[in-house]
Amino acid sequence: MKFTKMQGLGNDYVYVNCLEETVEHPAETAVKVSDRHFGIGADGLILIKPSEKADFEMEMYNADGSRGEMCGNGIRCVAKYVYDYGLTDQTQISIETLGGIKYLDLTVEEGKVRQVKVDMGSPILEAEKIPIIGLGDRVLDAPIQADGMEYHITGVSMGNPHGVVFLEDVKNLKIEQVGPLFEHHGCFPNRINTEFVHVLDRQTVEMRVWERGSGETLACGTGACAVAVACVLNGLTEEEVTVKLLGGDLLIQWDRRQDRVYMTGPAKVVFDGVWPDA
Ligand SMILES: N[C@H](CCC[C@H](N)C(=O)O)C(=O)O
Repeated sequence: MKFTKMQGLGNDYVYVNCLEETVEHPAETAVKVSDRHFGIGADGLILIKPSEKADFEMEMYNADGSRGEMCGNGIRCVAKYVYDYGLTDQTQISIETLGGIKYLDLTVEEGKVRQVKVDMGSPILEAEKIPIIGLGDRVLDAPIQADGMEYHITGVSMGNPHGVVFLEDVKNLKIEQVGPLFEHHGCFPNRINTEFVHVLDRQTVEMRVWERGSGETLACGTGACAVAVACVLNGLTEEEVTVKLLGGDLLIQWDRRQDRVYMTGPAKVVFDGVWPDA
């Protein structure tokens, strides 16, 4: 199986061009290729497929083989792949996902995509659609117990589920202990991606993320969008926020009049390869 390893702010996936390749058992393949010792090493697997509704389709799997409805860093890399590898010559493209069709603007320099702006759509705030149970119809700074501690969480879906927790210190957070408690908490029927956020000022936040199905990653695009929405809803920032992640910065804008969230960031190719055990 031919693949391309790509990363968006260090959130790295194995990408397969399924216009040419066939992946029979993607969930199992995701687990195998994601292993950072016995496999290629990645946060998961992303299939690039033809679509009848959009220019392409993105099918995304976490490192544990679970399906993600949407992936922000991943969709930027899909855009880079389809342009740089000659599947399209358009700099405005649409990509079908389980979280709906997304529209992307590609910034090209010297024939390569350098930056991608994604219309991530409207945030979903109704608890039952995230889904979150037992914390009210909308989850806005709601108290939740985890590990005998009380946290406050704001629930946002960007097609995939997110819980945003504001803290004074995220650098010293023991995320490998706390993250799984949220991921597997009874309030989240489909599990959840949890973002731990420290607000620096009204235009800047820093965050770490414990991703559903992949653990701590260096960046999470949908998570950064959920964070910006949660910051605005809690009155903590303006509608345009620089989100500082371990792997770098994303610019997020929530245009509340249109109710659209825009994410702008990079996408990089690491290497091309062949996986023998597909
Ligand atoms: N773990 C996420 C999918 C990947 C999201 C993240 N890598 C991004 O860039 O949005 C989920 O299960 O919903």
